[in-house]
Amino acid sequence: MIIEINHVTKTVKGNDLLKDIDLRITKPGVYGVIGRNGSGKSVLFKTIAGLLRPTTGEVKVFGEKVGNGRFPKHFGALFDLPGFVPRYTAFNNLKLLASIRGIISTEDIRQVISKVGLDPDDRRPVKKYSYGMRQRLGIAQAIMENPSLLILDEPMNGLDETGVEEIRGMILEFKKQGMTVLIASHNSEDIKLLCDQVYRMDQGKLTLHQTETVS
Ligand SMILES: Nc1ncnc2c1ncn2[C@@H]1O[C@H](COP(=O)(O)OP(=O)(O)OP(=O)(O)O)[C@@H](O)[C@H]1O
Repeated sequence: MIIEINHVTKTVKGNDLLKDIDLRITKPGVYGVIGRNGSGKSVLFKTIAGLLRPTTGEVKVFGEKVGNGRFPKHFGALFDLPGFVPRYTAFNNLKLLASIRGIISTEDIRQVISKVGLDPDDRRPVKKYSYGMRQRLGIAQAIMENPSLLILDEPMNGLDETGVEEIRGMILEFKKQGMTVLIASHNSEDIKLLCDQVYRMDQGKLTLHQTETVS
């Protein structure tokens, strides 16, 4: 079992952000979540990532309960615009983050920076980067440890056409490698092209949107 969500609710100050969510993802593939602004997609993703604790219910990733300070294993994520140390280079930012787990080499970091179309030898601090460049670096951060589960919350935000094409290509590549990708997107083209299965979030309720066979 990759993701198991049992009766999860999240209530903050009387607002029901997640309403009795049940979800089982058993096969690798790309899973999309669509829904209007404020419908709860990010809250759901952050709950799966162990960043928000459910009010009731439980979330398991790869069979282990997350939340309460426990984060999923073999996992990478991109949320909003990631916070980097503004005065550090892209390389030094990733090196700092990679030092937490200590499982990848400096060469791996260089490679992942190139993979997202940035230059590992760029001496400029990240504060000089454009929005799209930071988004690319955010994707590099999410994938650098070769996770089995990748959560991408609006990964195409701020990217130019080439960037969107490149990231789409990468997601399809991850899928081929057997990775599971959860993606929230307002772009119906991304959803159509990338996803094996699509869910809809509507005012905190999650339903299956359309079913296709996971290839
Ligand atoms: N940490 C939090 N504490 C309290 N309320 C929150 C928190 N995070 C989000 N919310 C609220 O939860 C609701 C759902 O927000 P969420 O960010 O999950 O929407 P979304 O579906 O991701 O929207 P968008 O498409 O705009 O990204 C919103 O009303 C938001 O204000």
